[in-house]
Amino acid sequence: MAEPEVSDAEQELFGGPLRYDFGWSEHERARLDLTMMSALRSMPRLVGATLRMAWQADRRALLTVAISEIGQGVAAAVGLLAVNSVMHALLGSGTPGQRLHAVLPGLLVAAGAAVVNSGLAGWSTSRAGRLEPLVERIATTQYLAAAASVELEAIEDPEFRRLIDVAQYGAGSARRMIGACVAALNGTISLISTAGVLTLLHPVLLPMLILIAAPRGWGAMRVAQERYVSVMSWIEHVRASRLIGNLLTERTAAQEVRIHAVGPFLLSRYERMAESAEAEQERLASSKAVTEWVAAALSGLAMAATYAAMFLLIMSGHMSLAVAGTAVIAVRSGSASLGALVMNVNQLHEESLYVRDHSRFLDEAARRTIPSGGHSVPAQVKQVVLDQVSYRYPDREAPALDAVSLTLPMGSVTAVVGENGSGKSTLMKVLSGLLLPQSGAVLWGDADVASLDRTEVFDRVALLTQDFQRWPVTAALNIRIGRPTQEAGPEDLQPSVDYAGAGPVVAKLPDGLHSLLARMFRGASELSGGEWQKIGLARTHWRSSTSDADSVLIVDEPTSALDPEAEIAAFNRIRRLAAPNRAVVLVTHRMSGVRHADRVYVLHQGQLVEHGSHEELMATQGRYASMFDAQAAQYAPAGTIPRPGSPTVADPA
Ligand SMILES: Nc1ncnc2c1ncn2[C@@H]1O[C@H](COP(=O)(O)OP(=O)(O)OP(=O)(O)O)[C@@H](O)[C@H]1O
Repeated sequence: MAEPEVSDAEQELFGGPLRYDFGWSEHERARLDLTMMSALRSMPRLVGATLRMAWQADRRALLTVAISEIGQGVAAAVGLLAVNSVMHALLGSGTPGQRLHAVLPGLLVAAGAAVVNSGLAGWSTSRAGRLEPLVERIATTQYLAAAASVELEAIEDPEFRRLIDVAQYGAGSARRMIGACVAALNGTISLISTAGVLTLLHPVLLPMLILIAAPRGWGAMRVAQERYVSVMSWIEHVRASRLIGNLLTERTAAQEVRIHAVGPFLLSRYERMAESAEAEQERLASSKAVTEWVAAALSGLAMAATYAAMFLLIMSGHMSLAVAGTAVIAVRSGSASLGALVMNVNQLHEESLYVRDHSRFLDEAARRTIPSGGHSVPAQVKQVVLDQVSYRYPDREAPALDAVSLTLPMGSVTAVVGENGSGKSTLMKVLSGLLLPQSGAVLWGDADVASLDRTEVFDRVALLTQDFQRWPVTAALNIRIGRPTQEAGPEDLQPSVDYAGAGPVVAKLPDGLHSLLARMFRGASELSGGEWQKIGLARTHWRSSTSDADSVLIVDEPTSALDPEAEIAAFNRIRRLAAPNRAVVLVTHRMSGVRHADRVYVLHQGQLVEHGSHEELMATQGRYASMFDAQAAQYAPAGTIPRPGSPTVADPA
C-alpha cells in the first residue's frame, strides 16, 4: 500500500505528514488483514458478540427479527417452487385453456409467498430499527461509564487516552453491525433456500450459481478493501486539512488571523492540501470502475456458460423447459443474494474493527477502575498527613514527588509554593486521593487512604483550581454542581454567591442565577475570566458548606484572573474557609497570598526543601525568601527596581 504523497503545504506547515497520536492508527495493523478469508473467519465471533448485546437490549425484538428473517427465506423458497409449478403448467400438455387453469394454483401460491415475504421484511425492519438505537445506547453507556470511573492515572496515560479516543467509534459501529447482521442473515437464508431449490431442480445448477456470483463478490470485496485502506492512509491528511479549517474559524485564533493576515495564508495551504486529497478520490473512483468492470465481465462469462450448459441439458433431454425457466429466475436471484452477502460480510468486518476496540477499551478500563469498597473515612480526623510520599508519572524517569512529608491540621491554612514543575499540582492530586502514592502514605487521622473507600475520600475533598470546569449550564447549577446531589434553589445558593463576592456578577446576568453560561448556545451569556473565578469560589463555598465532616479544601492558583482588589478579598475569603472541620491548602505563585498562611512548605524538584511560617522562612533567607523578595521588588518604589540589562541579541527593529 502506497503512503499518500506529502503535499508541499503539509511540508511547509507541519514539517512532513501530520500523524495524529490517536487511535485511528491502531487499525494500521488490521487493514492488511481485510481479506475475504479473514472476514469469513471472524464472522461467527463478531456476530455472536453483537447478538449478545442485542439480546441484552431487547430479546423479544431480536427473536422477532430472527423469526421473520427465517420466514422470508422459507417464503422465497416456496415462491420459487410455485414459479416452477407455473412453468410446468405453462409448458406442459393440454389446450391453452387447460394450461391456464393449471397455472392458477401456482400463481396464487407465488403471490401469497410474495405478500408474506414483504410483510415479514417490514416486520424485521421495524424490530431491527428498535434494536439498533438500544444497542448503540448500551455500548455508549458502557463506554462513558467506564471512562468516568477509571483512575486519573489511566486518564493521564497516553496509551489509555488513545484507547479512549478510538473506542468512541465502537458504539456507532455496534449499531451498524445490527443492520449488517440482519442483512447478512437475510442473504444467507435466501441463498440457502435458492441453493436448495436449484439443487432440487438440477444438481449442476448450484456450482453454476457460485461461478456467476463469485466475481461480483470478489469485486465488492476489493472495492471495499481499497476504500478502507485509502481512508486509513489518508486520515491524517484529512485531519490536517480539518485542523487548518478549524484554525480559520476558531474564536481564539480570530485576532491573529485578521491582524497578521494568517487567514489568506492558511486558506491557500488548505486549498493545496484539498487538491491532493481530490486526486486520491479520483484514483479510487477509477480503480473501482475497473474492478467492477472486470467483475461484471467475469460474471457475464459465467452466466453465458450457465445458459450454454442449460441449453445442452435441454437438448440432451436432461432438463425440461419448465425447470430451465425456473432455473433462470433462481440463478438471477441467487447471484444477487450471494453478491449482497459478500458485501455484508465485508461491512461486518469493517465495523468489527471498531467494535473490537470498544471491547478492548472496556477490558482495559475494568482493570484500571477506581476500586469500590474499603473502610469508611472517620468523621473526625484532626489532621491529614502525608508521610514520605513519592510519586513518579509512568512515562517519566524522575519522580514528581520524592519522599514528601507534611501535616495539615484541621482549622489551618497551609501554603505550598515552588517553581514551575516542582510538583505542587501532583502533590494536590495525591492529597485528594486522585493519585495513590507509589511509596509512603496519605493518612486521614490514623487511616491510610489506600485502605479507605475512595468515594468517601473524594466526598471529603473540595477543589478550586485555576482551570476549574466552566460547565455549560446555568449560573445556579454552576454553583450547585459543587455538590450536585444536594437539591438547592437560588435562596439556598445566595450565601455562597455573597461569600464569593459574585453578587454583582449575577446581578449583571439577564436572568440572574437562571442565566445560561455558555457562549455557544443562543441567548446564553459569557463571563470574563475573573467573573468565572468568583463563580468557582461560590461553588467551593457551596461544597464546603454542605458537609460537617472533617475535610480538606485545595485551592490551586485561585486568583490568577482577579484584579488586585478582588485578589486581596479572595485570599481573605479563602482564609475564612479554614473552619475547625476544614484544612485549607493553598497553592499559588502570588507570594502576597501566602504570607498569612499558618505554615508554608517549599517544593523544589519534587522534594520539600523548606517549611515554616512566613516569618521563619524569611529569617532563614533561603529559597522562599528569595522568591518573596523577587516579587516584592516588582512593587518597590520607582528607581529602586533594577533596570533590565541591555539585550544580548541585536534587535533589528
Ligand atoms: N500527567 C503527567 N504526566 C507526566 N508527567 C507529568 C504529568 N503532570 C506533571 N508531570 C511532570 O511532573 C513534574 C511536576 O509537575 P506538576 O504539575 O506537579 O508541577 P507544578 O509545581 O504544579 O507546576 P506549575 O507551577 O507549572 O503548575 C513536572 O516535571 C511535570 O512535567
